[in-house]
Amino acid sequence: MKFAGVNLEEPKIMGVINVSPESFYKGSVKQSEDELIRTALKMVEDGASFIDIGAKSTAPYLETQIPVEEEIRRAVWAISTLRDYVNVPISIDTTNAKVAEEAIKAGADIINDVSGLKGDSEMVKVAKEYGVPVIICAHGEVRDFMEPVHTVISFLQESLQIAYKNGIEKEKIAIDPAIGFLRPSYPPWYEWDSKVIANLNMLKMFGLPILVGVSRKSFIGAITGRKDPGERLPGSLATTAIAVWNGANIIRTHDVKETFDAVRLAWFIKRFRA
Ligand SMILES: Nc1nc2c(c(=O)[nH]1)N=C(COP(=O)(O)OP(=O)(O)O)CN2
Ligand SMILES: Nc1ccc(C(=O)O)cc1
Repeated sequence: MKFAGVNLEEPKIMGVINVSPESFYKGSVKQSEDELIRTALKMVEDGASFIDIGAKSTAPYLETQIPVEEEIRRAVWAISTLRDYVNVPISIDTTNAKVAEEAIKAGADIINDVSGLKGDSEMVKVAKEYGVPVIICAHGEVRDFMEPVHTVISFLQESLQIAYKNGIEKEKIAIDPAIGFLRPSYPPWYEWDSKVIANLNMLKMFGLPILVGVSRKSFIGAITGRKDPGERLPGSLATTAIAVWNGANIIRTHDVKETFDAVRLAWFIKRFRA
């Protein structure tokens, strides 16, 4: 299996850089050209096979609204700055089709849409027009007592229908269970996320690459009691190992070097499973 030209026979790593000062983990935010380039080069050196650029936070518990012009300005700045330095595919983390289009024109290779092509009806058209691969996250309205894994599967099915109807090929799609995004009041989101990670293997039914982003997220804070995302690296690494064990093909992380070892270990040990 491949995604954006990257071989996924072994799990690969996507390094996250945010150019959005409001992002929930301040250690992920880079705002000078020098810092941006150095961070991306180090991520690639440490084993990242993709770089994801976020120009607007999508944390469901933060006030994150900014004008679309500002998101475009940030995204285009980051991607045009990095494009000449980085030789791995760059994704743009956005739910807005105009942002995606301008980012692609600036050199982005992949659309990473946490709204699973449902937030902006033009998004699938931009993906088709520019022929770029898309990361589709499970997205939809969650009601109390919904079953997490089946809900994720049905949200993904809806998004895949949008993609296929608009002529996006299967080879150009990766799916993502949207850890941290889906929040009914019952079960609490940290239990929801735990159920999804524990049963991630069920997403294999789609036959598509599975991308998982757990890095420093709030479910880790809820379970460990670590309020500061800066203290959630050990929890992220433990969860990463479980995600790989359960079939994740791409791990999206703020901490490439440490995650690289966690992925290697989980993958090495998994090969001996009886
Ligand atoms: N495909 C995918 N994209 C994502 C995911 C994720 O799990 N999967 N998580 C995010 C949260 O991390 P980030 O550091 O970007 O936080 P922010 O939204 O506060 O910038 C943002 N984008
Ligand atoms: N965009 C997101 C940022 C953070 C979280 C989380 O901490 O759970 C979820 C989504």
